[in-house]
Amino acid sequence: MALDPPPQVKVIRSTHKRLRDEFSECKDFSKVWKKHCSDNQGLKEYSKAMYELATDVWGTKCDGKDRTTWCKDTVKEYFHKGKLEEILEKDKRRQEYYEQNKDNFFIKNPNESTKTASFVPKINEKIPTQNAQTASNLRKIDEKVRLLDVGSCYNPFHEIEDFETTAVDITPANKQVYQCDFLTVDISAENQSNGPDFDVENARKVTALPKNHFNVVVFSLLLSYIPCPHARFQMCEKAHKVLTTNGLLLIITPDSSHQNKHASNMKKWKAEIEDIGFCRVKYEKDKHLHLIAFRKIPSNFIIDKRSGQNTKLEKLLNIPQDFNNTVDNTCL
Ligand SMILES: C[S@@+](CC[C@H](N)C(=O)[O-])C[C@H]1O[C@@H](n2cnc3c(N)ncnc32)[C@H](O)[C@@H]1O
Repeated sequence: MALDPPPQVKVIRSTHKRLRDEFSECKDFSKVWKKHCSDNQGLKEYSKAMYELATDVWGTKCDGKDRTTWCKDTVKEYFHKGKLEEILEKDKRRQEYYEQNKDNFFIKNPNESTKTASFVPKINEKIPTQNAQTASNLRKIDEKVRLLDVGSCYNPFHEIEDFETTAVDITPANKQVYQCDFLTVDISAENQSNGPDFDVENARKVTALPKNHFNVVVFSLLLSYIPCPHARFQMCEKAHKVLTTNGLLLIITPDSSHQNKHASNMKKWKAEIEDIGFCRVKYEKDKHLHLIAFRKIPSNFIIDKRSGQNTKLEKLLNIPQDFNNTVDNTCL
């Protein structure tokens, strides 16, 4: 017999469902979101429930993979254990292959069909030296990784010393998290080291995040909170802006179904997110979660389009609940 979920899960699920119902009825996401963000009582209840669930009731394992550990291991493997160097070596080989086989390539042209393309140089023919990303552009082993945790709730990364974490949430559950709506926050010009801008009257409120600044952006159980598929996509576009080249976007999204059930939807996510200027470098399906890592690629990266991918991307990231609001086959 299935056990009743803890009361915290009910608070979380009912908030997500209410948001989806309101959006499906009104269709005007900004209106729904504005109303949601002004419901201080509801936001506080959610924040308390999520905090209790993640720290006392389930932990970040949620009966499966520990999502904080997965992020930590993925970041270390990528920046400190050679994964990025390996990827950059591959890029170099690809560049050399391209140089030797130019006749088989063409420059991407929006009016041309890409069905015969093998590798398509996105903007320029060459990867300039600055983007070749030799060792000088890699993180040094003792350098802290600048990580932005969006929808952090309580900052699960605060104890990880290798990270310089900026944790933001619309409703912070504690003082380690800054107040910030990632959907509406400004992106400021690149600043070398300072990090976010804060409200003059409220030092806990972020008013702008710097462009090309963070090495990692984490969306852990964030996108499924947002009821509008296009707004989810816009969040990924914004993550792209604040990330440095070769930085990582880590997306963890709930789905308690068997891996194959929503495989085609995950394929669409990959295509949509890669079209922003990312390349997927890691994917895992856990009992309750999809765990995905995307690398922000150099702007003139050579893209392999051999598989005849969909060129008419819709700029939507759907979740199963967008289509069936009664069956909530997720841990949250
Ligand atoms: C399901 S909780 C996940 C909390 C935490 N990341 C984790 O994995 O345990 C989703 C969090 O995202 C926050 N959130 C939703 N929309 C947001 C936005 N636009 N900007 C910042 N935080 C947001 C919510 O307040 C909530 O704390």
